Amino acid sequence: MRLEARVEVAERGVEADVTVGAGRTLALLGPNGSGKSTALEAIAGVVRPGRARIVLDGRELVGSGRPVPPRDRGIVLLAQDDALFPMSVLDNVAFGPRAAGRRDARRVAEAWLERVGCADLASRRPGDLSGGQARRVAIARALAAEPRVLLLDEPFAGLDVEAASAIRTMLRSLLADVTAIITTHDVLDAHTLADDVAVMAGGRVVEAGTATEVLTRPRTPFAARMAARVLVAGTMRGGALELEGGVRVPVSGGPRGGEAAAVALPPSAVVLAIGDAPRDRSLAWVPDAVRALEPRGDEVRVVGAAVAADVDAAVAASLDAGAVVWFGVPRGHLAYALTG
Ligand SMILES: Nc1ncnc2c1ncn2[C@@H]1O[C@H](COP(=O)(O)OP(=O)(O)OP(=O)(O)O)[C@@H](O)[C@H]1O
Repeated sequence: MRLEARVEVAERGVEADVTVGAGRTLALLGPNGSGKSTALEAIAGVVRPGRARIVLDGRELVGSGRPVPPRDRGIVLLAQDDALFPMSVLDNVAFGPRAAGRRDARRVAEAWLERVGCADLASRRPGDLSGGQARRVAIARALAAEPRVLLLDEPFAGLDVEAASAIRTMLRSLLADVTAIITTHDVLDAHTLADDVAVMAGGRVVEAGTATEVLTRPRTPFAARMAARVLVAGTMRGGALELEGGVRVPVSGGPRGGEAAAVALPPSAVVLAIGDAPRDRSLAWVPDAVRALEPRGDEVRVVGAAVAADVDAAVAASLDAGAVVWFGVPRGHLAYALTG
C-alpha cells in the first residue's frame, strides 16, 4: 500500500507532507516538538487535521469529499503511551481480528503472540507485564488487526537497552512487507529499520530521501548530527566550497558554480587548532567560535557555528564557550548540491 499524506494541524504549527512506498518503512526524524507525533496522529485520524489529503494506493481517504472514518482507513497508530486494554493479553491481540469478524480470531492472536515471543503470556493481564513485554504485545495487537499502514510513535521509548534491541530486531522482520512510518530519535532505527527517511523541523518535512541518501548526504544540521557528521555548507566556486566569511575548501564533485553545496564529514576528520592562523596548507582553515563542548568518552566534540571537531579531552580542557579556534577541514571531500 502506497501512502501519500499531507496534513495540516494549524494550532500545533504542523504542515507535513510524507509519502511511503508500498511495503516500505519511513523513519520520521526530528528534534523534540518538530511535529512527528502530530503528523502520525493526523494521518491516523486521532487528531483532526485542519486541511488534509490522505491517499492510500490511489484511493483518497481524506481530501475533497467526505473523509473515510478513521476506523475504516486501515491505518493503525501505535502511540507512545498506548495502554493495553484491561483484558487478557490474548484478548488484547484478538481484539482487531474479532472486530473484523474473523471467527479464527483466537488462533490469529495466538500466532501473533508466538511471533513476538509472548506465547506464554497469553493469559496474563496488562498490569502483570514488564514494559518490554507490554510493548511486544502492543505490537502484536497492532499487527493482528492487519493494518494497511502501521504508524509507530517511538516504539522503543522508555525501554532499557536490551529490550529495545530485542524489539528492534523483531520489528525488522515484522515490518519487512508492511507499509510503515516510525518516529524515532535514534539514528540506529533509521539505519536498521527504515528504507526511507524524512526529517521534520518546525512542523515541516525539511528533507526526505532514501535512508542512505539522507544519512550520507544530509542537507540540514539536524540530519547531519543524526548521521554523526559535520555539515560544512557554502557556495560552489571554481572547484571549491566557499564558506560564509570567504574560506575556500577545495572539494571533489559538487554542483555548478554559484549553487549551494555541502560536504558531510565525520568530526574526527576535522583538525582543531588554537591560537595563530595555522600554516598547514593541506587543510582549509575555518575561523570559528566555540558554541558547545560535548563530552564523548575520551574525546570532546568542539562545536562551532560552521564546523565541529572531535578532540582529546585534554585539548578541550583549555576551551570555553566563545573561544576563538580554527577548524582544519580536509580537502577533496565529495560535495553535493543542497538544493533541488
Ligand atoms: N496534545 C497537544 N495539544 C496541544 N499542542 C500539542 C499537543 N501535543 C503536541 N503539541 C504541540 O505540537 C507541536 C508538535 O509536537 P509533537 O509532539 O508532534 O512533536 P514531536 O516531534 O513528536 O516531539 P517529541 O520528539 O518530543 O515527541 C509542539 O509545539 C507541541 O508543543
